Formats: sequence, structure tokens, C-alpha cells
Amino acid sequence: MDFTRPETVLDLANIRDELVRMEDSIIFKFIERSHFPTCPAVYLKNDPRLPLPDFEGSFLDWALIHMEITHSQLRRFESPDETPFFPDKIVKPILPSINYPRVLAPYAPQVNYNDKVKTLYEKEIIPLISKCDGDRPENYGSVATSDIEALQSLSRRIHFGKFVAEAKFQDDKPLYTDLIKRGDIDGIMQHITNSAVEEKILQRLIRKAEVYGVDPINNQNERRITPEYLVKIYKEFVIPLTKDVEIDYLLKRLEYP
Ligand SMILES: C=C(O[C@@H]1C=C(C(=O)O)C=C[C@H]1O)C(=O)O
Repeated sequence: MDFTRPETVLDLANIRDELVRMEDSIIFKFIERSHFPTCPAVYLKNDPRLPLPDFEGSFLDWALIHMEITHSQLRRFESPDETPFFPDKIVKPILPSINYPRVLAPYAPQVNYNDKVKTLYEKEIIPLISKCDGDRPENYGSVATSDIEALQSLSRRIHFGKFVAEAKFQDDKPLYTDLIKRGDIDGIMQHITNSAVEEKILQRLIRKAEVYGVDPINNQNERRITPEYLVKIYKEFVIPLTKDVEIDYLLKRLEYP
């Protein structure tokens, strides 16, 4: 997929291949996070264990904002497949702009589900992928670094729903134009859903978790990322949020030619 060549981006088969590649990134980021305990202090607003002068928010919020400011200076958020968690904080790149040809509708950057992504990650995913419950102050920096990597991978995967939606719209404009005009959200959900593709993804995740998630040197055959947890994360969070992004993107699509 080459974002300077729109024809490679709006090919649904190419998009699905890219989603498959993202599975490996997400699994490996989860495995990295699984080396540490839950470290709840990292996610609590203004926690006394992590004093942050002149800042309202959690340690992870602080770390993510500073990482996104640096990444924005390196042009990360000019790329149409990257969506910031703190869009109001990012700054102009220090590198020259790349004028990517337009692939998505101009409002695409405003389709931003990262608040939901971060909340679900902290509340639902961390308890599943952490090594154990507990707080280890010596791990706070590593935990935040690992969380940022995992959040950025999850965000990219979920917001790829914009490309899926645009590809589906282009493939059947009459159908989606009628559904959008009637505000038929259930009808849009029905037509963007491909249960066979979803099932294939879940089956593949089980196999990947069985291979990647087992620690080869651990003779107790303990899993670092269980297949069941990975399926739960995708089935209950990643795929539904991707489809929410698809629907949200499509509902505004007729505002632009
Ligand atoms: C991403 C797509 O749209 C939907 C969402 C999917 C997902 O998030 O994995 C898979 C199939 C569809 O239900 C697609 O059609 O490939």
C-alpha cells in the first residue's frame, strides 16, 4: 500500500492484507506490555506516586502528549493512516510537507475514536495482557513506553476503517448513497459487515497467539498472550470500533463529491 498512489490504497484486498500485517504488530506490542504488572498509578489522573507539575492528567497522558508532539514534528500525522490521541497538542512538522494525493474525504481526520481506544485499553485490555496485578514504580517508564506503542498500533488498525469505508463506498455508491440519505445506520452496519472475514481473522489470531504467545524458554508452557484473550480483544473491542469508524465516516460522506 502506497499512500502516494491512491489506487493501491482503495483496493479492499490490499486494505485487508494491511490489516493482517497489523495483527503481528499488535500482538508483539501486547507481548512487550505483558512483561510488566498492571501499574495502575500510570493511568490515574494526578496520582501522588507520579507528580507532574502544572499538568492535569495521568502519567500516560503526559507521556503520550510529549511523544505525539515529537512525532508531529517528524511529520507522523501528515500521513492519512495516523490519528493523534491529542490532536489539539500536536505541532507543525520540522520536515517539508508531503502532499499526499487525496484518498479520503477532507473530514477524515475529524473521525477520531482515540478517546474510546485509550479508555478501553486502560480499563479492559491492560487487565488481560499485564503479567499480574500490582504496582512496580521501577516499571513506570517502560509501562508508559510500551502502552504508547500498543495504543498507536491499535489506533492505526481501528482508524483503517476509514479506508475500508471509502473503498466500500466507491465499490457501491448507489447502495451507500441510499443508506446514508435515509440515515439507515443498521443498514450500513449490515452491508459493511463481512462475517466470513471477521471469523477468518479470529481463527488466525488463535493460531498466531499459540505461536507468538508461548515463551519458548518457559517449560511450563505458560502463555504470555492467551489466544482466548486476543480473540476477546478483537471480537469485543477492535472489530466493533473499526466498524464504528466505518459508519461514522460513511454518514458524512455525501457532504463531499
Ligand atoms: C474491515 C472490514 O470491515 C468489517 C470489519 C472487519 C474488521 O474490523 O476486522 C472485518 C470485516 C468487516 O466486518 C472488511 O470488510 O475487511
